[in-house]
Amino acid sequence: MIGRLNHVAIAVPDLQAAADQYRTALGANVGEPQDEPDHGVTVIFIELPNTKIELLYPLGDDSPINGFLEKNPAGGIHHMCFEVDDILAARDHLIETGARVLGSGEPKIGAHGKPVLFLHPKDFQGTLVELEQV
Ligand SMILES: C[C@@H](C(=O)O)C(=O)SCCNC(=O)CCNC(=O)[C@H](O)C(C)(C)COP(=O)(O)OP(=O)(O)OC[C@H]1O[C@@H](n2cnc3c(N)ncnc32)[C@H](O)[C@@H]1OP(=O)(O)O
Ligand SMILES: [Co+2]
Repeated sequence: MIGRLNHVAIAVPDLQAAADQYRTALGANVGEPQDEPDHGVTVIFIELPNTKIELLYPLGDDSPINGFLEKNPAGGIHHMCFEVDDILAARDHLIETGARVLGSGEPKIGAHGKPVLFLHPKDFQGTLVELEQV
């Protein structure tokens, strides 16, 4: 069911410092900051030949990444995003397997303008999983 790895997201305490390090130390193709108010984050995408890195920084007081950054003040890998062809079919299948879909259960529009959903990290070996319909 899952296809390509769309992105690996890293929550960071200093967005500009992280972007600068990927640009200068790693020589990566780093995008511009993008506010995502519906998701409570500001993101910067880094384009790699085979996937993307999504740098995440909290936006607003009730950002879903606040707790993660409190526990991991230096930052850390926050989620992986897998592509799916049909997000509603994927969601319904996952619910049947016992996985918990986060939030309302209805897809939101993600940073690429496509529907996304998140699955509880405790149901996936301690890893928060995002699904994006492509
Ligand atoms: C823009 C968009 C896009 O790409 O298009 C995005 O990515 S938006 C990216 C930001 N949006 C999201 O993450 C939306 C989905 N996320 C959420 O709903 C939340 O962040 C939760 C995953 C439910 C966690 O919320 P919160 O930290 O408040 O809950 P909590 O402290 O009760 O955490 C419950 C347990 O899960 C663990 N936990 C929390 N976040 C985790 C993570 N990212 N990876 C692995 N484990 C994690 C905690 O340590 C805790 O474990 P212990 O109990 O063992 O201590
Ligand atoms: Co993401």
